[in-house]
Amino acid sequence: MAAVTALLAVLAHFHSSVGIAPYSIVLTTTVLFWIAQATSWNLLSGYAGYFSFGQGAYVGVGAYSMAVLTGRHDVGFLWSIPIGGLLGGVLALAVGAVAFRLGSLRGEIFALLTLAVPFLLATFARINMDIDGGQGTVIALPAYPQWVGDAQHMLFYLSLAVAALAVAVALAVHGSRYGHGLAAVHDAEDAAEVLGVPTFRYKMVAIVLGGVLGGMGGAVFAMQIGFVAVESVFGLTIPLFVIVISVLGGRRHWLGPVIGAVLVVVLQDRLSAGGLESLENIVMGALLVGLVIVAPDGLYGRLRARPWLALGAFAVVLIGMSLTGYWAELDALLYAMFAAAIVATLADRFLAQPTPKSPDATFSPTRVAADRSGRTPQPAARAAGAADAGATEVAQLPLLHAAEALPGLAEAAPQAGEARAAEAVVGLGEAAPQAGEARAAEAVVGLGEAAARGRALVSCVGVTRDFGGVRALDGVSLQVFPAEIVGLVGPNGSGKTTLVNLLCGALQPTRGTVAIGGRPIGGLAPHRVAHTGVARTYQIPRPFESMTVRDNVAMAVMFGRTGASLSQARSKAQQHLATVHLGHLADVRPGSLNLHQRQLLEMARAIAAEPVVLLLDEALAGLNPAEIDDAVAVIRRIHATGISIVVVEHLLRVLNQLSTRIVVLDRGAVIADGDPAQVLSDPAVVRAYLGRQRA
Ligand SMILES: Nc1ncnc2c1ncn2[C@@H]1O[C@H](COP(=O)(O)OP(=O)(O)OP(=O)(O)O)[C@@H](O)[C@H]1O
Repeated sequence: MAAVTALLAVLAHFHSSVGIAPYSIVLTTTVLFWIAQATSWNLLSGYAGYFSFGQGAYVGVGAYSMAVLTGRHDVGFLWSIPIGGLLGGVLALAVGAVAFRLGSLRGEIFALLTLAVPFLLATFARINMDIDGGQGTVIALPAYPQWVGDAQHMLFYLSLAVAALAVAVALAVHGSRYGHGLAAVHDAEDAAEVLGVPTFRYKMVAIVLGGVLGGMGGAVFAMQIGFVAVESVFGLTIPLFVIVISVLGGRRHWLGPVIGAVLVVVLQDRLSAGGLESLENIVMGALLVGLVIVAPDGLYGRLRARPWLALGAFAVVLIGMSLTGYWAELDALLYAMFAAAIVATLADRFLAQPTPKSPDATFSPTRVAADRSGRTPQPAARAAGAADAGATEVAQLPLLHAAEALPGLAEAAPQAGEARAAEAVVGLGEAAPQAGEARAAEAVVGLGEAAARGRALVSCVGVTRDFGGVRALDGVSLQVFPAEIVGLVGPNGSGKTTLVNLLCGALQPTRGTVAIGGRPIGGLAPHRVAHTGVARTYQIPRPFESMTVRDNVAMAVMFGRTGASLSQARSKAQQHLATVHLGHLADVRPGSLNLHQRQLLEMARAIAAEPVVLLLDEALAGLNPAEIDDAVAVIRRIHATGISIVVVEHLLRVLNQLSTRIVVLDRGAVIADGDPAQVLSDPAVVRAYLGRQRA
């Protein structure tokens, strides 16, 4: 990048000697302005996925800083550029504080907030006579050293410096630990936070960097346009162009906005040259629509996948058109770039793709549909699924499961719609009496025994959590001791997930205290709670979809309790993947995993954070019996490494075998806590699950 920057500077300086037209300097200056703006926008909106319509605000603040400071206060232009950047950064800090701290705004609400900011600033500039009162400000050309060349050269060098700075920042962020953190925020922010990524700080740094670079670029832009008016900086043109450029080039890579800026500025220039200036916004809008449909990830990825094909198309069109002598150089350049972009984009559709190897030969199409939609079968669907599975899957079960499942299914059928009855009946009616010996051999640790082992790893005392008028948890007290596997059960809506959210710091209790390792976690951000030794999985897996399976796990190592560099984290990640039997899928993206594999990935990611307590929230939901067997074996293996586990689960027969203790929640309160066999035959528990009549 330094070489390209130096080359551009040298070419500009000696442009007449090497036959470069002065107009090319003007055009490149414009390209550089948009590179700086799109790149700075991309830090938050591309890398972290917080789509902003407010880039004009930072450009405007920078431009007005230049106009007011040089025009009214005799401040030198070289000082006005960093001051513009500083003020852009302060504005970004304020926007970030409101959006991320006060409101935790995301998605369209964040976009709306950022859209409002330039409008507010425009009004402020119009009514404030110390700015320009809406009249606009002419910026006189400042004095500059003679060796620089003419004024256009000076603007070129300043724009080059700001663009180079912006791209250098984006490049540094891209491959860094910080960049991975932003990508995790983009893909699954909640999951990133509970893995240890300080998401608030990361977003604030990204928005402030964007504001500083945007403001600096705006200050130079003011000199370039020579007349700053509210409409030219605070209007919708700047955000529209920045978005088109970044989406066109690609938002997940530092090179994307650079590619997009070159293409869009040359297109814009050719439209103007052809007298079609008035159509500019229509063309940009149409381009955006086309892109969203054809190549939503942008050109960078497509060009990277087919570099020689794209280069070939570019060269053929450029040379062919130049040889005809009919076309201007810039026309030929534009058409050559379009040819490369079109060929690279359409190549995937028309050229043969390597057939992706199915990661799982037993992958069911219905499960694929469920997985891809990102949804987990709901309880009612689970009932239907259980009934359907009765016919087809029972025949394939290992004997032990068939013996357990058949009575469950038989009894579940009359319980119309009660999916969990299938498992519950087995758990309560059949499994409990069978459990004794086998489980005893697996080190049953009751509450008393566990207590004897030492201090509680997790301790909740009198925890209540209200959501408006709904009391999800009501005075829950619970402890988890070393070496335990605590099964947390209860009917739907009894508060299990809420409790998990409180234990990992994602929610704060309305009353009561939660302590991890004796340390109260009240008020701690989830990423800090993660560093106290708590990790969790989600009922609906939340992998980082843009990363490979290996990098998903490496993220947890990098941001976990011990921390590590990316390369160290990747090799450790491989070990954790082996623990959950996913080592062979390390290089694929989570999108090609089935539900079971996604749950295993959740587990690998959680243990990679090296927790002392692992919270598994319905990790078996939606799995078939063979997958449940496999998941249970993995859970046992994790437990054998010394991690205490809390398993939230509806499958009582599984919990009966797996848990060393079972805690039952009903309507937000603990109604039983103790040895699995005793708890599962407790009339109060049976009543909570199956209703008063059956009990
Ligand atoms: N963010 C929220 N806002 C409002 N109410 C909530 C929220 N989260 C949970 N609740 C309510 O709190 C109660 C407990 O919900 P929770 O999800 O913890 O139960 P659960 O036992 O995990 O249920 P399930 O087994 O269906 O997952 C329910 O009444 C639920 O509607």
